[in-house]
Amino acid sequence: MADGLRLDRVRVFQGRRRLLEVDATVLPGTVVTLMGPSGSGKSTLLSYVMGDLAPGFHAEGRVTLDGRDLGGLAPEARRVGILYQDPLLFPHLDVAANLAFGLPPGSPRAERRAAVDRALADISLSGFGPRDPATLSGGQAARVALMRVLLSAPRALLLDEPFSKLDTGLRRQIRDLVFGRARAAGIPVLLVTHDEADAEAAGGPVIRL
Ligand SMILES: Nc1ncnc2c1ncn2[C@@H]1O[C@H](COP(=O)(O)OP(=O)(O)OP(=O)(O)O)[C@@H](O)[C@H]1O
Repeated sequence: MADGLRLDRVRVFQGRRRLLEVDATVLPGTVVTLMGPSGSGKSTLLSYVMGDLAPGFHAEGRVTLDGRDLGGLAPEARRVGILYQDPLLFPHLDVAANLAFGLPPGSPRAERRAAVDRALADISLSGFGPRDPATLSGGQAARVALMRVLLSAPRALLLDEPFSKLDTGLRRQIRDLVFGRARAAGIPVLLVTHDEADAEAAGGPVIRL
């Protein structure tokens, strides 16, 4: 049942202090944007959806993905992908291996290679496979990080201000790429941003905290 990502009265706490409460339905292939003041708990909410809350925080409320309660699932079983402001590529792996890391385990070698080559071509980085991630520009690294998460075939995607360090042209390009892919694949996307242009480009409902 593909009914998307649903946050049902989710409340996030730091110690005893409640940071936020959110109700949201993110339909497959659409983007819901979450905006709010700095420190209001948006990133912490995304950690809760990932199943990865830091010590000192807790949350209440139900999160379901395609009708399935994520509460009892380990983070890696949730099939939720996340992109952060910083691309966080593995420094000890080359670009191709970073991309291949996202692929489902056990797929044949030739298939993995082809998927990586296709992904590099899609982000105009053909030939960059053997490169050390440290030699990439910020925008190139952002594109690799985005493709890595898409190759992992997530059932939902969380975006934590992933465009905010990019210049305007690249920002638009990467934004269009991620929203376009999510729409085509029917992936629900929850976007955290401070940028009104991001919210507008997302084209979906905006929740203001
Ligand atoms: N590692 C941490 N240790 C202690 N407190 C933290 C930590 N990370 C965040 N906080 C606190 O938790 C609260 C929520 O932070 P969070 O990052 O979720 O907010 P946010 O809405 O995403 O903010 P921003 O828009 O600035 O990214 C804030 O009060 C913040 O100071």
